[in-house]
Amino acid sequence: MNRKFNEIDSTLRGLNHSTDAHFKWLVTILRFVSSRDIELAEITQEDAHDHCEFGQWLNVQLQQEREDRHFLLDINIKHNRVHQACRQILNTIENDEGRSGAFDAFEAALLEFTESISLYKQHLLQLRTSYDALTGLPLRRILDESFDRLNEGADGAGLYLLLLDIDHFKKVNDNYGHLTGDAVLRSLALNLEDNVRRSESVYRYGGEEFIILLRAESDREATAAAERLRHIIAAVETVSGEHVIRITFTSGLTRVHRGEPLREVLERADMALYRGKHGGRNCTILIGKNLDCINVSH
Ligand SMILES: Nc1nc2c(ncn2[C@@H]2O[C@H](COP(=O)(O)OP(=O)(O)OP(=O)(O)O)[C@@H](O)[C@H]2O)c(=O)[nH]1
Repeated sequence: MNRKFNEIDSTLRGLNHSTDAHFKWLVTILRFVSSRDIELAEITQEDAHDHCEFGQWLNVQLQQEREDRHFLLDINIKHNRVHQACRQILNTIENDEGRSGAFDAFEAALLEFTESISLYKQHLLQLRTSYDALTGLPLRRILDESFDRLNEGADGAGLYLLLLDIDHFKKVNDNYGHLTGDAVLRSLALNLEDNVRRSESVYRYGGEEFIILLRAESDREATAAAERLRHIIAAVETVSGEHVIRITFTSGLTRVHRGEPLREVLERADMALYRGKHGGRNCTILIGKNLDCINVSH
């Protein structure tokens, strides 16, 4: 499965688990209040927020370099406040002072804390919808959003777009069933991701259409990469019951020119793909900016 997709799922699981742990922490406070003889770091210490299970999970997340760090930093502040407000209540109990202000502050801190968690969850769930549930690959929306950034500055040098479409995929569904078709799509996605560089990305563009943004210095290098992928996929066997299924794909490959809109690049790649399908399939067609097509398969 795609690394980013797995990361979103694992963060959501971790967030749910640690939020549950924070509800248990509230019960621990009551236990602590009813028998003060126990010493609990997650309640009494200055840095109590680092000792509770939620805080430990949060600290691990904050050590990673991640795009959603601002959500985590906000949660961290709110989480810290909950622990401070809790200590404040305990102090007022200990010193037998008026408590209503401390309880109000605790309630407000808890509400702000849960609000910050909800905002982060909302963000993660929204992000998750930009990934394909079947293959885990980023969907078209992510390509739309990231393409301009990828195609500018030093990063924009040597970018190629490969649009590939499985050959006669309808027959796979018709002959072996939709579930087997799904397994073939999953296996294709996995093999494509396993065989591109870390700086390259695979997207599920539509039903049986995928896009890869390749890094290459020349047409020659890009076609070699595209051909390598075509041969790797043609050799993959997906087993379904007593059947062994192999697929091929046809692809349109084109250089992305600096500052060029995605729509234009896609139109060109689609034109090349169309040529490949009509020329017999299982091939790679390279198309230039002047729309000249060359079949580069070997
Ligand atoms: N199992 C499965 N099938 C899908 C999915 N998305 C699209 N398809 C199928 O992909 C097939 C695409 O068929 P066509 O557009 O006729 O293309 P093709 O059979 O691959 O033929 P060519 O592209 O011309 O080589 C259809 O049968 C769709 O139902 C999916 O998520 N799962």
